[in-house]
Parts: sequence; structure tokens; C-alpha cells
Amino acid sequence: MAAAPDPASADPTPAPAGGTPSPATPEAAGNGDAPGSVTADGPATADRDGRPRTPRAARPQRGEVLELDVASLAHGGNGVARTPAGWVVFVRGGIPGDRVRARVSKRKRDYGEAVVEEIVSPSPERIDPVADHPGAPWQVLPYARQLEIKQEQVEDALRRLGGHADAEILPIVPAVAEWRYRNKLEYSFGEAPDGALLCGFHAPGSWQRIEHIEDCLLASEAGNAARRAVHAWCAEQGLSAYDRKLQQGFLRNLVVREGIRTGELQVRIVTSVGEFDALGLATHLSETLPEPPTGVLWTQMHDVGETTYGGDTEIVSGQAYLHEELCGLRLRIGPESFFQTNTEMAERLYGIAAEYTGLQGWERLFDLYCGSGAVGLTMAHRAGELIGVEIVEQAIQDALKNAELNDIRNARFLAADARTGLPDAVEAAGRPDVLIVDPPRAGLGPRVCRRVAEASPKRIVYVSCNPTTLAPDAARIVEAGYVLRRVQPVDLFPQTPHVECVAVLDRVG
Ligand SMILES: C[S@@+](CC[C@H](N)C(=O)[O-])C[C@H]1O[C@@H](n2cnc3c(N)ncnc32)[C@H](O)[C@@H]1O
Repeated sequence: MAAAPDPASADPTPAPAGGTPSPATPEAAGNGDAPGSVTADGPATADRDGRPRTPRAARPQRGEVLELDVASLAHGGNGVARTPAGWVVFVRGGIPGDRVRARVSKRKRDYGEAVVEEIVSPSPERIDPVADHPGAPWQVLPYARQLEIKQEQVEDALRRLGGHADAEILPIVPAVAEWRYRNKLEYSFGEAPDGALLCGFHAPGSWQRIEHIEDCLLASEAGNAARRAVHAWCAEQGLSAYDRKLQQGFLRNLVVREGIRTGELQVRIVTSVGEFDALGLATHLSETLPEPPTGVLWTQMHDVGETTYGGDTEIVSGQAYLHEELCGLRLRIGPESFFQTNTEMAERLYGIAAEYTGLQGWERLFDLYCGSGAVGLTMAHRAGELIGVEIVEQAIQDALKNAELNDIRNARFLAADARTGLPDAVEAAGRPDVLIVDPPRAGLGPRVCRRVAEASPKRIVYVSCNPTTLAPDAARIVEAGYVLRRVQPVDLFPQTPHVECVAVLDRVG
């Protein structure tokens, strides 16, 4: 199946965190392959590049319901359809072959977005969903088909968006578990029309409406039990949910995090600033859960934005840290530090990255965007020395502790922005022989690509959670004197459109 006609080059779909998806906004949708120059509504105008543009009158209004045939899937996971006038519509909830009625939620000059309200006739590929779960939008496709589409999208991004005609793209590594694979879930509190307290996820496309969940099939049984116990206690106490429109109310989010291999479980409740019997909650959890949580934390947020980062966090009971085991290491993870949310598949991903480094034991290895050190530390024994760079101070503290916990003595870590920290690290430690990058979804961007090429490592291993930013980043690095050899897609997030890749770039000469 072909990917979208002109999918977003800067795919802004949220990171697969906690199943609170926000709308995909394919900024670069364009009308690149819009059919015909004359539409049903009159002659098409053209943009500056001469591409046909749908006239204003033929662009449906926000709130209008359209009947659409979904033709393909865009990067980021939404269906792609066209109105009779050729206007591209990204359809949330549609898969190729569906005929749907969908309400327009966004109207731009070159494209629109719509949310499915009714499936008029289903795609022959569509299967029944096993869970009512907004964080698992691709569960309506068989898992084998999800893998095929991810493979096609990686190839489309690399070949078409990045122009990497010769790079070897290997078949995707499937996930070990198709459900209950997440070690971290972020839930949101809300209120039902009858005033009942809800704890679940944002309804698709809504920043305001929360859908309650009883069994989150991406979380473990223990994680579900923890969420249910917190919800029951908060409801019993008569605590209010935060109203995102009025910006008032108390309970905002619940973060449940687990060390899948250590059996540790952390509960962090995120609220507005106010009074709360947090110790009462911790006691309730200890008394009712089969295993008491390793830590109960309370974060009070001053800002109005929907985020679980920042604010003032206090330890209500137990410890602030969680431990997980990976690639033979025991790792400490702070409440705000990044850690891959699929432990089993993170081990596979890091194993592939380690193999691709080709380390022989003497090299200076840089780990850029190192988080709490997970990637680099799993390879430190194969390198002469390891230098990690990461912007979150707490993650660097974790990385230092993780080196100590695992008796790794050849590692150093620097808390800095990659853009400025890389030249500083080169000055302090010398040029890297091998450099790993593992940036967020936005990728490296032109400036960091330049810095990476200036550092001139013999080999770059790029761990990416977004092929549409990997592709242009790799093109920039190639332009600076490297060759993109190989890309290995890995599926860490079944039932979702997200795909990880490990890419290898070698310096020419
Ligand atoms: C995808 S995570 C990878 C973390 C780590 N490699 C791991 O696997 O656990 C990306 C990391 O980049 C960090 N980060 C984001 N922007 C950064 C920047 N401008 N400079 C350095 N680090 C940054 C984030 O805090 C996060 O820890």
C-alpha cells in the first residue's frame, strides 16, 4: 500500500507517551499530486511552485461532515482522502478502503483534517478492535499488516523524502508482545456529565474530553490495578477533576511507571496547587494493591498546560526512583527522565545499535541525547571511553548513578543542549570515533547535523523514533561527507503508527 501522497515532512504526531494522543497536523500536506487543473468548482489556482491549489470555495468548512474514501495512510497514522475538488483530508480513524463520514476539524489552504463519525462501508482489511483505547488506533488492522505499513512508511520516508536510493533498508523487527507492553502510562482525570470522576485518556482529537478506561490493554495487570485503586480512592474522597476549559479543579494526571523486570511500580499523581491527603492515598495503595508501590509521588503544577513535566514533586512514600534491568545492567530512572516504554523491545533496539557501532574496545564513544545513559552504558564495556550529553539535569544525575551502580568506570556525562554541548564535549574529551544520536521526534535538525559532521566520527549510529525526521537529517549528514549504509526498522509500539529505526552512517574517506 502506498503511503500518503505527500505526507508531512515534519510529522508532529505525539511521542507514544501514555496514550493521550493529540491530533496529527500534517503541516506539509500540500496538493503535490492533486488531480487535474480544473475542479468541479471551477478552474484551480496554482501556488508559487505551479502546483494546483483547491479554490477557497471548494474547501469545506470546519464542522462540515464529508463522505470520503480513504485511499492510504499518512506518516503519523491518519488516513488520507480527497474531496471531489482534490482537497487533501487527513482522516483520524480511517484506514485505506474505508468509506467514512468524517467531521472537518481543521481547514488549511492546502489540506484539512477530519475525525471519523461513522464508517459507511468498512475496508476489507478492517478487523474488530479488541480494546476501546485511543492510544491503539491501528488495532483495527491485523498486526502483520501494521508491520507491512510501517515498513512501507520507513521506505517511503528514506527513499522519497530523504533521497536515499542506495541505503539498505532491512525488514522490520516485530514486537515480542502485541499488547500490555508499556512500562509507563500517563492518564488524565476528567468529569462525566453526571459529575462522576473519570480516569483515562483524551477522546480522539479532543483536548478537553476524557474517556474513562477500566482495562488499559497497553499496560500490565499491576499497572491497571494501581490506576483503578487511585481512581477509586480519589472518587471516594470527592476530589474534583481539572477542567481544561475553565482551568480549574484539582486532579490532572496520573503517571504509572513500572520496572517490568524488577517488579517495581511508581505512582505519581499530578494536580493543581492545593490541599490533598497524599499520605492517605499512599496508605490506601499499600493496603489494597497486591504489592505496595515502590514510590508514591505528588506533583503540583502551577501552569495551566497539559503536561506532567515540571511543577513541584514531593515523595509521599517510598523512593523517587524506579529501577529497570536492561542488557544485563540495572538502571535507575528518575521521575522525569526518559526511558523507553517497551522494555523488551528497547533491549532489542539497543542490541542492534550496539552491533552497528562495530566497537572493538578502544574507541571513544559519544552518546548524544543520552537520557539516563541507557544506550551508551550498555555498550561502555566495548568502548575505550564513553561520553554522554543530555539536556535534562536529572537524567544526567541518573546516568552518573547508573554508571556507578554497574561499576562502569570509563563513562562521563555532560548536562548540555546537544547544539552547544557537542563542541564542548569534543573540546574536553577529543574527537569521537563512534557517535550515537537518539533525539526526540523532531530529530537533529540542520544545526546539530552540522555539529555532528564537524565532530567527524568514523561512524554515526542514529536511533530514531521518527523516519520523517531521520530521512532529512541523514541527507544533511550525507551531504557533509557520509554514506548512509543501512536502516533497521524495529517495532516498539504495536497497535500504533509509531516505528523506531537504527541507521548507520560511515564517513567517506
Ligand atoms: C528519545 S530520548 C533518548 C534517551 C536515551 N538515549 C534512552 O534511550 O534512554 C531523547 C532524549 O533527548 C533529550 N533531549 C531533548 N532535547 C535535547 C537537546 N536539545 N539536547 C540534548 N538532549 C536533548 C531528552 O531529554 C531525552 O532524554
